[in-house]
Amino acid sequence: MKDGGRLTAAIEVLQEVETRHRPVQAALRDWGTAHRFAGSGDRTVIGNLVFDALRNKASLSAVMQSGDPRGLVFATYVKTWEKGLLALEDALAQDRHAPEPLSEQEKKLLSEDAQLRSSPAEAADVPDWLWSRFEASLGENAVTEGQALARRAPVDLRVNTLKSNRDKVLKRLAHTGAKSSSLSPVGIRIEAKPGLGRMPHVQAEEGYQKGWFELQDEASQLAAQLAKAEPGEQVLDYCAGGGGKTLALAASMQNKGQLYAFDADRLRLAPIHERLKRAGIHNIQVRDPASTDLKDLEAQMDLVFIDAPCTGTGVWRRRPDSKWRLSERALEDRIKDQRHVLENAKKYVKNGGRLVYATCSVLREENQSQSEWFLEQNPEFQALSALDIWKELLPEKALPDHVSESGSVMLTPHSTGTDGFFISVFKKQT
Ligand SMILES: C[S@@+](CC[C@H](N)C(=O)[O-])C[C@H]1O[C@@H](n2cnc3c(N)ncnc32)[C@H](O)[C@@H]1O
Repeated sequence: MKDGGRLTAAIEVLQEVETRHRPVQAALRDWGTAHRFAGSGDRTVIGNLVFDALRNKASLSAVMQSGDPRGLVFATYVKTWEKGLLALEDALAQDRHAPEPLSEQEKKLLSEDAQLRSSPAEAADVPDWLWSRFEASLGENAVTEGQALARRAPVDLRVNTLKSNRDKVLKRLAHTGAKSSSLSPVGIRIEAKPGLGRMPHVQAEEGYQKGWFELQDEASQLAAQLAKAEPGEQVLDYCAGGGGKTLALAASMQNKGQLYAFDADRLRLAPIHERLKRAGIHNIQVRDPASTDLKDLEAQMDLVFIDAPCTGTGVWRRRPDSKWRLSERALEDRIKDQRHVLENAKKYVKNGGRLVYATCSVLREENQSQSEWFLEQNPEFQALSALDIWKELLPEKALPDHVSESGSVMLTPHSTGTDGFFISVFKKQT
C-alpha cells in the first residue's frame, strides 16, 4: 500500500472508534480481517496513525478547528509526524485509494501555527472537563506532563530474576536496541520509534517464551520494588488482575514465603496461571473469588499490596482512547471503589505489617487524597515514607519530583520517563 491508501484506512478505523465507540485494537483487527492484502508494514503505519491521532486529539482538533477523523489523520501526518503539507498533497495525488484532495480551508489550517490559539487543556491534550483537576495535581508542569502523556510509550521489560539476569537478556535482545532502564534495577527499555517506526514483537522472542522477562512498565516495576516484599514473608496481592505486580512481588520474594493472588473479578485473574508457570513461580496460591474467601488470611499478612482500580490517567500513552472516554462519573465511581478496596484489604494486614496503595493515575483525588482519607479513618495505620524506601533502593538515582508530605511518591512520563504511577505505604501499629 502507498501512504494515500493507508491514510484512507486510518480515517475509516478512527471513524469506527469515534462514532461506534469501538475499542481501537478491535477496530484495527477488524479492518485487517476485511483487508487481507494489507501487509504487516501497512498495518503498523495505519495503527500508528490512529493511535497518534487519538493521543493528540485535542491539540490536532485545535489545528483543524474540528474533531473530524479525516482532519485528525491529516494533521497527524503533517504536524505530529512532521511530514509537512507538500508530502501530504503528494500522497493524496499519487494513489487512487487516497482520500479526496485537500480543500483550500484544510490547506490553510494545516499550514498555520495553531499553538497560538489553543487553550492549556488543548495544548496538553487533556479533556476539558478534567483540566482543572489535572492542573491541580501536576502544578506548573501540567501542560508538559499532558504532552508527555500524549507521546508514544517505550516497550519496558522486567527481567525475571528467578530465571535470568539483565546482562543475559540484554545480550539476547541486542538486535532490538534494548538498553538497561534508567531507574529499575531489573528493567530493560526499547525506546519508542517515531512516525512510521515499528516496535519489535518481544513476545515472539525465545527469552519471553522461557520466562526470562515480562512486559511491564518501569513505574509498575518500581511500585513492586518499593513494596519491599521479602523472602519468607506472607504477602497478599489484593487486586492481582492478570498478575503483573504478582509476578514482580514473587521475584522479590525469591520463591520463598507465601504469596496470595486475589481479584474480585475472576475473569481478570484467569491469565495468571499460565504466566506463573512460564515465570517459574512456586510460592503462590491463586484465590478465585468464586470458590474461596480470604477469611484464613485475616490479620496474617506481612504485606498487602493494593494495585487499585483507577481511571488510568497515568497510562494514556498506551491507551489513548481511554483518555477521551473517561467521564466525571467514572472518576467518582473509581474513588468509591478505591475506598471500598482499602477498607476491605486492610483487615488482612497483621500488627506491624505494611499496606501498599498504588494507582496508575496522576490525579490527586485518587492518590494523595485517598491516602489522607485512609489515615484519618484508620488511626491504627501510619504513613511510611516511600521516598525513604526509594533512597535506600536507588541510592545513586535522582529523587522523584512529586513527593507528598508523608513521603508518598508519584512517577510521571515527564519527570521519570515512566507511566504515571502513585505509591503510598502504610504500617499497622503493633
Ligand atoms: C489496576 S487493576 C490490577 C492490575 C494488576 N495488578 C496487574 O499488575 O496486572 C485493578 C484490579 O482491581 C480489581 N478490583 C476492583 N474492585 C475490587 C475489589 N473490591 N476487590 C478486589 N479487586 C478489585 C479489578 O478487577 C482489577 O483487576
